[in-house]
Amino acid sequence: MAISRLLIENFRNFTAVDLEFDHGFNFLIGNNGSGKTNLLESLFYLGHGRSFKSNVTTRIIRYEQPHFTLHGKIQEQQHQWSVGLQKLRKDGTTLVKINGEDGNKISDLAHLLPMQIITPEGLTLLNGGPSYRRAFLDWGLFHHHSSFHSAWSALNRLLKQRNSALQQSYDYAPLRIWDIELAKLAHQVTQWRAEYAQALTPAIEQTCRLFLPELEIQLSFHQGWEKGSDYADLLRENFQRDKQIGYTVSGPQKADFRFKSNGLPVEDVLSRGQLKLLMCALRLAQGEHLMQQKNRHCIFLIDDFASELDQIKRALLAERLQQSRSQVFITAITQDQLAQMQVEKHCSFRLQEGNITLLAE
Ligand SMILES: Nc1ncnc2c1ncn2[C@@H]1O[C@H](COP(=O)(O)OP(=O)(O)OP(=O)(O)O)[C@@H](O)[C@H]1O
Repeated sequence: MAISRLLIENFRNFTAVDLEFDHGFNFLIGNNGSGKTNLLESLFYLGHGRSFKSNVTTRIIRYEQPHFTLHGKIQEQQHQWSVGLQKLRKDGTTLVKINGEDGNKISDLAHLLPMQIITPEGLTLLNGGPSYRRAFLDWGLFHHHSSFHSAWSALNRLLKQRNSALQQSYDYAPLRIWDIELAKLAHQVTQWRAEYAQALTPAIEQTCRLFLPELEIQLSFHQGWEKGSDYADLLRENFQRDKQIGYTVSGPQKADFRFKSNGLPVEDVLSRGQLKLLMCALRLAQGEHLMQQKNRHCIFLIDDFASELDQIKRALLAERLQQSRSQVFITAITQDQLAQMQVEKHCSFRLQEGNITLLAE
């Protein structure tokens, strides 16, 4: 899976850009504020229908323009797709086109473009709340189980409905009907998450041994309610408590995938560089697992590659990225920061105030 060409119109500080990318490494080099992160953001947007930086679309559309448009050519083995996404300022509508056809969903784009992003803010995967780690597991399940997305959406919808029903019900009877369906979905999603966390663990441990040989990392999946108990029973038993608090306290919406070192939470004991390496190990392991299980390469977007990492660790990460045989986009302020990236084939781009030029080697 690789994006071979990207056309950008009125996205952040880009007016009109047309780029051809290498299927291996792409280096995006430029000073502060030149648009490196914006370029990663546009690629991410094409694969997710949302930004990793802002939820406010009007801030992403180039100032004073009515919409932005992204258009990509995607290649996977012998197959090619043409994908397009347009976001309108006036009503926030998103239009998605795949191979010239309208009416596609963002999830169709996301299926086509498995992506992993590594940014300095991405450390929330380790030091943020459980929702970041649930999103990490759910990313994998989205790509591994075709029915995960609909089950997950239905589960969230039912939870919302239950939470508003809690406010209006004085006894449990009216909720029973929601809870039977909710419990079924909760058990299914939880089983998938637990299996996925287990299947992913060897790949994570192996990458951790390479990146962080000085540490022993322990992983554990927590399903969000007492293991072994029936979720439907729990919902019934906890009705009064949930009603008092105003929402459903336990369940898959509280699941977590925790990481410890020497029995202590990694966010409390690891250095920032070590946390960054652990985050990279998790994302790389997930990409590798997808490759092994589904024969699909994901695309890696890496912002500010050099920050927090010493030269040895930069070289290790570069080597591991090369082994993944994935398409990689890496930003850096200077070419020197990429000195450890000894890759044979790559493209380098220079960014300057929203202009992008291909650098000759
Ligand atoms: N909606 C927008 N329209 C036009 N320009 C924008 C918009 N949003 C942000 N910008 C501009 O984009 C630039 C920031 O780009 P970006 O975050 O990609 O920089 P960068 O190259 O990653 O910098 P750094 O190295 O500091 O991280 C700023 O100059 C900002 O003014």
